[in-house]
Amino acid sequence: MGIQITPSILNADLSRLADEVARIPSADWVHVDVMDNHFVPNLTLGLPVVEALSKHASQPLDAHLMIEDADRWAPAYAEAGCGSVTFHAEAAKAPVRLAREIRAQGARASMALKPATPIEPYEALLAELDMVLIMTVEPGFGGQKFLDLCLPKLRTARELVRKHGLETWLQVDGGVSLETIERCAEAGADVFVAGSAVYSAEDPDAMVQALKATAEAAAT
Ligand SMILES: O=C(CO)[C@H](O)[C@H](O)COP(=O)(O)O
Repeated sequence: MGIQITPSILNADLSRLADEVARIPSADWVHVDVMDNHFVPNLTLGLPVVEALSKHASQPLDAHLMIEDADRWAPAYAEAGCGSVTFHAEAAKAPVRLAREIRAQGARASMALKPATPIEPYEALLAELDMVLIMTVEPGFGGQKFLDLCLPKLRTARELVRKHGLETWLQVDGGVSLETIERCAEAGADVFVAGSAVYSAEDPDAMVQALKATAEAAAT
């Protein structure tokens, strides 16, 4: 599939979501951060908004669920029209069942790891997943500083995917910008979430294209 950019709308104008998404036609996905004020100390948007947005976005939605009760709610996001649904390893009680339920609804199943959560205990689970999201900030807020300490985990994840002959995508999220994306691509990421870098740019779509070109050059 190659390099993909999935701008996070967390830093967009939330009162004009459909218009904000229309400003990034070069994006491969639209990343939607769902936060419940329990799993993370922030509250954003939920199922009804995601359902409404999926009817207006020309790209598929990439839902990142930063919620406690992932087992109950994640399949509903797939049913609501998201093309990819990410639950957190730290929140899911039955991740294999959950990944299968998401896939059964026709969406890609993905699992996220907070910066302190290792990848190794999940090696056997990789075959059940279409993507692993390696968080490069503590989840909860946009605009944070990129954590370089997460890069060794990304390299390990890439090695495990290769070792098992899988096609699992590796996503990074948090502090991804023109300054940091190269390091992520070199470490093995192929799907890049960028929030403030895209929506604080004068031309968000030009920024999406620049991020993609920079990652592609670093990955080759
Ligand atoms: O999941 C997130 C925060 O928990 C956001 O997707 C992420 O932080 C994107 O924003 P930025 O690129 O500004 O860091």
